[in-house]
Amino acid sequence: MYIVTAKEMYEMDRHTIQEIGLDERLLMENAGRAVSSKITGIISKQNQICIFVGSGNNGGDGFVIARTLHTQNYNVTVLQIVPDERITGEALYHKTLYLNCNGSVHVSSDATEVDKFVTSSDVIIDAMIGIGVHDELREPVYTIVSIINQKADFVISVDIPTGLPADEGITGFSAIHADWTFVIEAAKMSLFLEHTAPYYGKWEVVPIGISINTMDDVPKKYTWGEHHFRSTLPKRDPYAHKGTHGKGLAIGGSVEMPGSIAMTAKAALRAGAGLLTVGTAKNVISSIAQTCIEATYLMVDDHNEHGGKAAAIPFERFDCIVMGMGMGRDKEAERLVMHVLNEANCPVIVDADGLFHVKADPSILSKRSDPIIVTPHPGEMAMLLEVPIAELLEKPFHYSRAFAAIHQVYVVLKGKHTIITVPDGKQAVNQTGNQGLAKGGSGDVLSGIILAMVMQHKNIFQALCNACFVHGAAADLLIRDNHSYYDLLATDVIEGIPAVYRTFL
Ligand SMILES: NC(=O)C1=CN([C@@H]2O[C@H](COP(=O)(O)OP(=O)(O)OC[C@H]3O[C@@H](n4cnc5c(N)ncnc54)[C@H](O)[C@@H]3O)[C@@H](O)[C@H]2O)[C@@H](O)CC1
Ligand SMILES: [K+]
Repeated sequence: MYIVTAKEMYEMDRHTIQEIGLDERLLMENAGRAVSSKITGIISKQNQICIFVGSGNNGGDGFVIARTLHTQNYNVTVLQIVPDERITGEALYHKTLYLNCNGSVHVSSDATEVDKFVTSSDVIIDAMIGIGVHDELREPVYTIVSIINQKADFVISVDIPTGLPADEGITGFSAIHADWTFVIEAAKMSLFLEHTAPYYGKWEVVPIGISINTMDDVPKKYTWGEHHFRSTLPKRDPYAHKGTHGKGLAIGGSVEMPGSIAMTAKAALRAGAGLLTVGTAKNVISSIAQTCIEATYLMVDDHNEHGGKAAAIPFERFDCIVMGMGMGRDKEAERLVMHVLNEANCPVIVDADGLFHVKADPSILSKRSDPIIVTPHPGEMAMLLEVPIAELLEKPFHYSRAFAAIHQVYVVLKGKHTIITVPDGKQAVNQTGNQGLAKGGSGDVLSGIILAMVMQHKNIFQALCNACFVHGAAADLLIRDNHSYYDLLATDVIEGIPAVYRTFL
């Protein structure tokens, strides 16, 4: 499923109408019909339905929905919130069809009238404004939206809740709080932003016959879900040996935080890493070796107990390195991070405290010729970019793309909607996961899964997307079957990985 800005959506519409030759009124018919068939799945013929219709093409969709429901004997009426002369073009064509079917249209934007329609309806269908919204809502729409938000029982928005921007980086709007939104053809960017996503309520994207694959410039953002995972996860070769699935090194852990690196190691092994070495401090090795007996261990303290240098890391033995989890923020850890980034000739994943150390000299990232993957949560990403977290969260696609381009790195920006970005700007949003993952250790587990995936895939983008998919899907299955959002632990997620493979493959 593509993720688009309003501009990209208009270009997709234009392409379909002008280049493919699909008549615009037919496209509107498709949109209204597709949304109607979803709406009839969630309402009943006993419901009193009022469709609020505005002056643009979103209103045109509203008239198609009105006609479709009316001809199927639903109790439907239209409240047109703009004067008749503002209904023009294809919207007028569809209004006429609806009237020809004896459909009823009331024209009013008066608050008392609106209030009456809202309180006497079981279902409000919001087709006032779609992706054509500019700036904050003007009157009378502002008041109409407030009345609906305060008094409506159940609101279904068409394409996007009225007033909500499709794009990132826009604040200070007021919008319909929908219970359901049927999104036309492609997911709008605001579906994946913390400050806008809740307005959609539940949502589903409905295809309407737009031809994307024939476009020269297809959108570079899309969602990553089950069918991507199934179709891209490399098969395990029956003749494989342990080396086939990668020799990984996980560097991290400290006396205060020995658990992080243990969780990373276990998650990497559960996710399919062939061989795993944990690089950590000497006294961490003794505390975690019993809990992760499948791993081998390498001492990477800067100094050993006699004050001499610890053994150098044999980089040539590893196919991929993940570092940072629980390693601490002292100078020794910083030296280790810089050493790995300078010397390792394999992909390196930098997480947690590793990102803190990278901040000391981010130019080190673009100096490397082997791939780098950074896996920040919003706080870490904001720290790396030196922007306030709120600003980052308003424009996570933009900031991820900017960081990936400047430093030529892969970025996994973790969150409810984890965004995976490739240096060339391609982006995917992972669709699995839930609030049970908002716990200490979740990131350590994800790092381990990423390590395992990067070693198994030839394509790093697919590896990162699949790692996020597995991590989120493990949590989803655990919540579905035997855990809750409250009790789920990071170690449960590790033990949930087998269910993901067994369910989806
Ligand atoms: N060919 C197409 O372009 C298609 C468009 N479709 C629908 O058309 C929508 C886009 O249509 P339009 O481009 O006509 O735009 P919209 O219908 O989304 O909105 C335009 C109207 O909103 C009003 N408006 C904008 N900002 C406002 C504000 N701040 N306060 C008050 N009023 C404001 C404008 O005056 C204008 O009348 C999509 O969301 C989708 O629902 C679908 O029918 C599929 C085909
Ligand atoms: K709408």
